Amino acid sequence: MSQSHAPDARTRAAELREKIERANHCYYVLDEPEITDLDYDLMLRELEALEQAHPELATPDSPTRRVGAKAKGGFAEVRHAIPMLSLNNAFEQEGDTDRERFREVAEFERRIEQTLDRRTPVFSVEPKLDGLAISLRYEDGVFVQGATRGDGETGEDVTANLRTVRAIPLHLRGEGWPRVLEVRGEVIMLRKDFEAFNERARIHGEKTLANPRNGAAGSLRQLDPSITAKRKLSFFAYAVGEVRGGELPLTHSKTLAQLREWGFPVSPEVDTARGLDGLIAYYHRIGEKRDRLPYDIDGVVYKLDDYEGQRVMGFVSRAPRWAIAHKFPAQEQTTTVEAIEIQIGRTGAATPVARLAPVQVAGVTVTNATLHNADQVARLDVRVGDTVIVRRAGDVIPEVVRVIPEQRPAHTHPWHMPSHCPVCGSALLREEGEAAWRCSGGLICAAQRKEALIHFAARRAMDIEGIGERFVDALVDFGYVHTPADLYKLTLDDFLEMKRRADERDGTTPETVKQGKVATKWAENLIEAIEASKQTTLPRFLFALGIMHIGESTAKTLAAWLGSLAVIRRMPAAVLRVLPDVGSEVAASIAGFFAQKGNQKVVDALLASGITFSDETHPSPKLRQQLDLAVLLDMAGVNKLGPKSTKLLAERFTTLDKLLAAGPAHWVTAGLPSAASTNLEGFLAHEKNLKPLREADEAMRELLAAIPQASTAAEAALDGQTVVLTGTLASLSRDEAKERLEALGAKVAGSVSKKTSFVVAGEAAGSKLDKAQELGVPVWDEAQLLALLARHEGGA
Ligand SMILES: NC(=O)c1ccc[n+]([C@@H]2O[C@H](COP(=O)([O-])OP(=O)(O)OC[C@H]3O[C@@H](n4cnc5c(N)ncnc54)[C@H](O)[C@@H]3O)[C@@H](O)[C@H]2O)c1
Ligand SMILES: [Zn+2]
Repeated sequence: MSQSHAPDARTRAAELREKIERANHCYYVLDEPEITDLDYDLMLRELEALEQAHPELATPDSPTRRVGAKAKGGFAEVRHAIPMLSLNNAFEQEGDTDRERFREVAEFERRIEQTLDRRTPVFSVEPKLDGLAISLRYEDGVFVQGATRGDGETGEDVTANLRTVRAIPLHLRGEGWPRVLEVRGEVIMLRKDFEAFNERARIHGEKTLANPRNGAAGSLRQLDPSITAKRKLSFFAYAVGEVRGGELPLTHSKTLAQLREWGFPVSPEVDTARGLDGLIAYYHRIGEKRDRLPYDIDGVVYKLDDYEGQRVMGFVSRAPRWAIAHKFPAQEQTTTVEAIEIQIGRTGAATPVARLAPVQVAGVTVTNATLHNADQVARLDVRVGDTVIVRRAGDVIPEVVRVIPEQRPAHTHPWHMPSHCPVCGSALLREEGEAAWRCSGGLICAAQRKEALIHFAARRAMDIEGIGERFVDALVDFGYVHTPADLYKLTLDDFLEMKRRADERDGTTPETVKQGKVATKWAENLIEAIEASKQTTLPRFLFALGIMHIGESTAKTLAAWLGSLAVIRRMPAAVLRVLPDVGSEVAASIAGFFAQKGNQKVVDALLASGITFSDETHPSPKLRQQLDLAVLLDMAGVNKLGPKSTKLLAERFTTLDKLLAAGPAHWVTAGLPSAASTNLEGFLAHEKNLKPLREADEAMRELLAAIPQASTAAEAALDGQTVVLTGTLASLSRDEAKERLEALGAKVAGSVSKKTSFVVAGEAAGSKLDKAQELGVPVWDEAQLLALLARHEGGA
């Protein structure tokens, strides 16, 4: 290399050192890496190459010569009796054959063969666990001190924290241990514990861990051991440090076996291998298994097995010559976000997904990564155009770990959850306190088709026996069914054809077909079950529609108050909201559902296929009251009025007209709490406030007029009649009988008089029955009552 390049090289080396120092600090001290390991390793390699080419540039404190970083603050220092070193790395090179691609490993193995003059030496081969190196000191078999690696010479005393890690023995088992024994190994966080931690953090809107290594390092270096105890950490031993007052076996592999006996966990993947071929075979074997291991590994480690050989090989500045880490393709990579899209799951959950410039992560091309939920996108502040770190480990979906802020281009915008489902166009809704947004288009959303069908056919919904998961898969995949309404169009031939295709796809040919017979009984049964489901009840049907937030009990409430599907379909959210147990969210969901054209079509198609409800009635007479002023005032949104005051006003004035005609505002508001009356007076003083109120009132009247009012005719039938109920009725409760009689205009009284029109006497009727007979009032039995109700209610 010519001298003239030196100034350039000097600048570059200084620049690299600064960047590496910064990365070291973030990684080792803060446990918050800002760049990927790969980018870090590349910088370190470049610096090494520069220092080799220009030895005058090498400084004694260069990061190429040091291990880790000195930790700062918080913990007492521990000096390691025997330094804790790093490992040299072997990366995969370009090439066609294993020997070309693993040149660096080959060189490592050949150097040992030559130095020791030994063919195909034996190695201990181990997974390279991605966690935090620690040293555990045992005196007379008792755990006395634990320390991090730190800069290799001095680490942090994390004894209290390590005591909370279950995998670390506090007393050695068995016998024969040296008086002083230092065991070294890796504290790790299992992938499942890492995922669980992050899942929880995302739900609670807290900071997530970037990766399990971070999780392990960050958790272990908590100043409060009770926090460490809550994070689930694990541990594997892979080496020994100081040994006094005792002996260990002569090879590393035997030492690990001994450690196992004394109670230390050693990875079950640890093995021995002979020569370069043995190393490469191990690399492939573990690489193959990598995704299935319960923890992250970033490579494998080859260690010359016999200690005598290790002694001969010796050390370079920061790593032994008798060991090397053979790295796997990185699990984290940087790439750019090309778009952020929404994916709708089977149950309608909307997950933001980053579309990425394709990138190789741990041996797989990744083009999408999950962003989990809207809160996570906001917390990470991921934007289209950003450079991000993506992580793919195990069979977990790749995820965006963080943004690299320095690389953000100009003119980016924070991302927001779209208001509508990209699949079906329905509104995306979010339940209070929930992280997930959901598509509200259950019936018409292609993404939710299968789930919607399974729900529709469920026992507590339309109760169509025989429509299970596999069936629904075939029905939807082969295009026989798009919405539940299509179920009612299926013919016997459709079913047989579909079954044939499903069997073909699964590679199963049923016995019957082999014998040349076609079984049809199952299809006939299905068609029968579908046919039978047409006779249903209104609550079942409402529940079956899969409207978001509508469980069985809300479905019953709707049916009880509004009586018929025709009425339910027309009700605006403002009206639904006043029904008991129907909050504004549920009301918005119902009204939104029926306002959706696609849903309307499906519901119409279902009705056209002949679905009927055995229990449709008229709106409850109490609905009127409920609707009146309360709704109007509520809709107008008068601040701080509160339900009590609203009710008071509703009772006092009964209609908006009467309220507005009542006189000066302070008369209207007399008796209300002061905040409410001030607000209401202010509100009533402006005509612009009253206009929407009048419009709403009018709309409400129109709505009520449009409701099929069979009850108006029926009401007349019992209008002015007074009925008394006595005894126990077998088929309906006293309350229900009362409600239904009142719906027809009757007055239900508590005692019998001459004015009583008739008495209904059930089982064990007492004094009222006597009184009626005494006064000559007609007495009806239950059957007569039911007939009366049926006649008038049925007259819709
Ligand atoms: N992303 C960043 O900003 C950043 C910054 C600094 C370091 N790093 C990363 O940290 C690593 C360098 O750190 P390092 O000095 O710890 O080197 P290293 O991780 O490459 O190798 C040494 C370490 O491997 C671990 N190890 C796991 N299994 C082992 C086994 N079976 N036997 C022996 N050791 C085993 C030990 O903790 C040991 O200290 C690099 O991978 C680098 O990419 C990243
Ligand atoms: Zn949708």
